[in-house]
Amino acid sequence: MKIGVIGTGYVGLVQGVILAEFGMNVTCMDVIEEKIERLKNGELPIYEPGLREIMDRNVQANRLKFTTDIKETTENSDVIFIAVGTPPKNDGSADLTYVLEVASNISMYMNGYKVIVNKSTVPVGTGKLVESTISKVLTERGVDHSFDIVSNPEFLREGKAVRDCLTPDRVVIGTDSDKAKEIMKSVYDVLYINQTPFVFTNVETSEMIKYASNAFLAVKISFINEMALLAEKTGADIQEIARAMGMDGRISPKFLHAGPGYGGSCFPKDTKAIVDIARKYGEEMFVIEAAIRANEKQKYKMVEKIRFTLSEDGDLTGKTIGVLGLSFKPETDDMRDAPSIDIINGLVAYGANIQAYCPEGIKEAKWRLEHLGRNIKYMNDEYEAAKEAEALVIVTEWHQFRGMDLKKIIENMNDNFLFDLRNIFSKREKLLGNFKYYGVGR
Ligand SMILES: NC(=O)C1=CN([C@@H]2O[C@H](COP(=O)(O)OP(=O)(O)OC[C@H]3O[C@@H](n4cnc5c(N)ncnc54)[C@H](O)[C@@H]3O)[C@@H](O)[C@H]2O)C=CC1
Ligand SMILES: O=C(O)[C@H]1O[C@H](OP(=O)(O)OP(=O)(O)OC[C@H]2O[C@@H](n3ccc(=O)[nH]c3=O)[C@H](O)[C@@H]2O)[C@H](O)[C@@H](O)[C@@H]1O
Repeated sequence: MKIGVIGTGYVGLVQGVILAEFGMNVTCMDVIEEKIERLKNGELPIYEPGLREIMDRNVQANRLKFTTDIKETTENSDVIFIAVGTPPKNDGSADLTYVLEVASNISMYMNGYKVIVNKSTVPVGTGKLVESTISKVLTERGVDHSFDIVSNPEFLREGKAVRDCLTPDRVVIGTDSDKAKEIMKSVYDVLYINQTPFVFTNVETSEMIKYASNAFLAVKISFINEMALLAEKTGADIQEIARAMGMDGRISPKFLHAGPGYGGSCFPKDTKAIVDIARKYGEEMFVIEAAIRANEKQKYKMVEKIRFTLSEDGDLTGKTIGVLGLSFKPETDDMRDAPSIDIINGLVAYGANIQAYCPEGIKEAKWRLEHLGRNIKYMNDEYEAAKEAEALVIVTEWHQFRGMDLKKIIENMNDNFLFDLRNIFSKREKLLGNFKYYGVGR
């Protein structure tokens, strides 16, 4: 089976690499020449543990190649995955420009039956829109190639993308065509015979499953974050609350970690998008809207806590704050909608100087936080970030922070405030007694 993957962002690249690993012949295409050049040279444009080895192996086996040529990719592929971005517009709705552009481009070069698979997260109805876009171009070309549309949303998590794609919890395939359904089974043959759960449904249901899943997880996080705010005021411990709640199989312990709010390229954008989709259909998503508001509040609350702990009037002028972890979660360099951005902006707005360190996020942080000028310095490790600082704030729970030498940290600091926004340290940790320690919700 010959596969084309259009778009080599997170999803496209991981999908292409994993399908090659499953034995497919895969061509990954992108419009960004520099990205494709880097991939051809064996360089990964993203940080994703374990991906590099699988990519190298499949390039060497001649099952995986990279190109900027949409004509060649279309003509040589039986199944074409669309995996381009669907960023939020100003009103929160999903921008379908790239998806529809790809649909047009593909139809310019279709030379026979193709299965067009949408991997991007798209509003309900996009499958139909892609179908009509392709049909229109084919009519203009005066050709009559048949094709089927499939919705196949992606559920991978950044930082764990390889594992998530090799052993997914489920594969969702939305299509009205039996022929396309059989072809999709053979694309995912390795998973299918391994008894991975498959959900076959129609395109609209599949499109909605993706938004419903992300929105539900976002609601779960906002829920526990609000409980954490209350726990903190009442003397309760959110970690014990979450643990006990999670013991109920109907609740599950996953996505019940209180923190500084969710971030990343998907939860913030997809929650806003489904609210917008619902509005267009005359429905209101009160629960999701509340989760979005609670998430904004959570980040604001973190800033307020730090401000008024460090200074009675909340003025941070002259204070140096070390910030550990910039990427929106560990094991990724992705800074899209990272809580660190709002928290750092908030602290600087009240006069603080920031010494930031992140194992992978610094490169992207430098341009996203460029407007802060000399109010932010980027350090080489956690100890430098703590140097002569009044406070240290852990925003993202990279493993290396869990193991850092707290004695060395405190020796470097000018004062001893430690804000652990991910609750990575147990309250029982002996050395924590030397800090003025603040977790979240305990
Ligand atoms: N990042 C993630 O962890 C996940 C993302 N998704 C969804 O998957 C989709 C893609 O997300 P990412 O991979 O993060 O996006 P991304 O923004 O990292 O990458 C998109 C890629 O598409 C390319 N592109 C744009 N227009 C193109 C065109 N006309 N022809 C060829 N290439 C084109 C861009 O150059 C870019 O390399 C989004 O809808 C997202 O919501 C779904 C699950 C996980
Ligand atoms: O559609 C997407 O793009 C993806 O979005 C999320 O994946 P991802 O954004 O990579 O990362 P998550 O691990 O879900 O974390 C998202 C945010 O929630 C936060 N989070 C997560 C879990 C938790 O208990 N508490 C919490 O604050 C994380 O710190 C992070 O900021 C989903 O988990 C994936 O299933 C989905 O495919």
